[in-house]
Amino acid sequence: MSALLDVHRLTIRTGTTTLVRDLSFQTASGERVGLIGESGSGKSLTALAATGLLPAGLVAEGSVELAGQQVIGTPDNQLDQLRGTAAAIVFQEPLTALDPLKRVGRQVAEPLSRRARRDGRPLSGTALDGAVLALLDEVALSDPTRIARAYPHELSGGQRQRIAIAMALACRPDLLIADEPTTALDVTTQAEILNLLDRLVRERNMALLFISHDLPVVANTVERVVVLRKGEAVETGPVATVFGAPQHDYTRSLLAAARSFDDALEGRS
Ligand SMILES: Nc1ncnc2c1ncn2[C@@H]1O[C@H](COP(=O)(O)OP(=O)(O)OP(=O)(O)O)[C@@H](O)[C@H]1O
Repeated sequence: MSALLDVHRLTIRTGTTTLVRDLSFQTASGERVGLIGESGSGKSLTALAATGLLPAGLVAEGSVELAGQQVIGTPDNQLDQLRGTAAAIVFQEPLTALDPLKRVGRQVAEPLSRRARRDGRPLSGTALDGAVLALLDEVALSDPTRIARAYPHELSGGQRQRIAIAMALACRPDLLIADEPTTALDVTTQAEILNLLDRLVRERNMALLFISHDLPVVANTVERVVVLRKGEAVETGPVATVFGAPQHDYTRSLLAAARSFDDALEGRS
């Protein structure tokens, strides 16, 4: 079976600087893959390249196939359709995805109605309103009617991230890319959002590309992991193998740092 996301020898440059080098990995349908590595190792750029969203000034080479379609070099208007159906991204900061001037219900309605049109079953009026409320309920927002009428600034960070997740789900993507989706949230809300993502990915049998520097969370969330260092993959494999018997010094150092942080939290060091 062909991969849903097939990254082959991806290199990302700006001018003469190489930011990601010769990176290859695949995500099969329904598979959960983690991208880990220290800050600046190229995780976010890889996620953006996977959906053709690299900022101007950055150039991608190699191959990125999403649902069998080449992303690199494909014009934006052709990628729009693919982004709405094959893959959706949840970013670290939910405000990135939200328009401050629109009620959040309307913002969730847009991808819902786009996807419904594409599926040949257009949604409008009360049916669309009902679908918005059902989706807000699915991301465990209590009082969906009130939330739908709110503007982003009237919501908490956790509620905003739930809205961003609802907007991603509205596309009914085969692949959900979550780029450090909880970093901007407090610890309790982080755990709630992670549980929500985990539940939704499993219930909807979506593939997940999960970017995080929180190794215990990665271990609980994904099946396979790619370890990035300075834009290069140093190790990849099942999470139990990579975390249980790391082959590369860099992976060992990431795991040791995570362990000593845990020990410090538990007052054991
Ligand atoms: N638009 C850009 N122009 C030039 N360099 C960039 C640009 N965006 C990112 N970079 C550089 O590319 C490298 C990889 O960045 P990236 O955001 O992918 O790292 P990351 O692993 O996601 O880090 P973090 O965990 O801090 O989010 C960094 O050195 C960063 O400074």
